Amino acid sequence: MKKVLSIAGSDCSGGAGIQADLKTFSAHGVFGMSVIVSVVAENTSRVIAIQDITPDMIEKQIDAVFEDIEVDAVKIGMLSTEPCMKAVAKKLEQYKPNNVVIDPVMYAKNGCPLMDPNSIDALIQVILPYADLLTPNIPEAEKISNIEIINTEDMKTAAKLIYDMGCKNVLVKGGHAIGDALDILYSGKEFYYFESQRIDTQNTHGTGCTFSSAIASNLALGMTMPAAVDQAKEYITTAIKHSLNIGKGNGPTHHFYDLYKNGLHIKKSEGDLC
Ligand SMILES: Nc1ncnc2c1ncn2[C@@H]1O[C@H](COP(=O)(O)OP(=O)(O)OP(=O)(O)O)[C@@H](O)[C@H]1O
Ligand SMILES: Cc1ncc(COP(=O)(O)O)c(N)n1
Repeated sequence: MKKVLSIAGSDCSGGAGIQADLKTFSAHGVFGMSVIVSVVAENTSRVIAIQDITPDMIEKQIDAVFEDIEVDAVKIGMLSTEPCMKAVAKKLEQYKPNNVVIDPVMYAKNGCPLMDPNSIDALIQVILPYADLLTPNIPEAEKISNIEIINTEDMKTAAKLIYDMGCKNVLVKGGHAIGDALDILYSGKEFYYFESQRIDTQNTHGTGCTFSSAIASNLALGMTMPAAVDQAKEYITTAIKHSLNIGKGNGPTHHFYDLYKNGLHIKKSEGDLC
C-alpha cells in the first residue's frame, strides 16, 4: 500500500486541515499519516484560537514517521509561523521525500488568518523550494508573486513568477475567481488547464486541503503530475457537488471511497447527499 504523510494543522470541526487530508487519503486507498503543526480551534464559521506545536515536537513527529516508514508522498498544509516553517524545512532537507505537494494556506474560507502575514518571505525562501507542486489559490498567488490577478493571463504570469522562485510545478487555483472553476498548472515548460463548472454552494470548507491531498495521493500511486492534477480535479469537483450542510457557515466537502473508485458515478439513493 502507498503511504502518504500530511504535515498540517488540525481542524477540530473535521472539514479542513489534517482531518480532510486523512479522509482524502482513505478515499484514494492510500495509507494516511499526520504530523500536526498547529491545533486550531475552528468550525465552519470562525477560527477561535491557534496553538502551534513546538518546533522540536514538529521535528520529532517527522522523525518518528521517517525513521520507520517509507513515505511515497507528502502533503504540506497550514504552517502558521516562521519557526514552524523552519522545523519542517529542516526535516525535508534531511529526508528528501518524493512527491511533495505544498498548499500555502494563508486564510480560512471565512477569512480568518491561519498564517502570520510576516512569514510570507520565510514561506518563499524556506519552504517553497521543496515543492514538487505548490498549489496557491488566487489571493495566495497574489501575495507570493506580488502581482494582482484579475484574469487568466494574470494567473499564468503569477504561475511563472512563482515557478521562478524555485518550485518544480505551480498550480494556481481559480476557486476564488468569477465564472467557471479554472485551475492552471505550470511545469516550467507548459501550461495545463483544468476546468469545471462552478458549483453554486457555500459548502467549500476544506476544498484546498482536499484537492492537494488528492494530488499527493495520485502522485504516490504513480501518476504523472498532469494526470494527478486531472484526477484530483474530478475528485474535488465531485466532493464539492456532494458537499454537506454541516454547521452554520461553510460546510465541508464529502469524501467516500465509492465516489473515487467509480469516478463520477454517484448513487443518487445515498440519504446523506445534498
Ligand atoms: N464553487 C466551486 N465550484 C467548483 N469548483 C470549485 C469551487 N470552489 C473551489 N473549487 C475548486 O476547488 C479546488 C480548490 O480551490 P480553492 O481555490 O477553493 O482552494 P483554496 O481556496 O486553497 O481552498 P481552501 O480555502 O480550502 O484552502 C480548485 O480546483 C477550485 O477550482
Ligand atoms: C487547519 C486548517 N488548515 C487549512 C484550512 C483551510 O481550509 P479552508 O480555507 O477551506 O477553511 C483550515 N481552515 N484549517
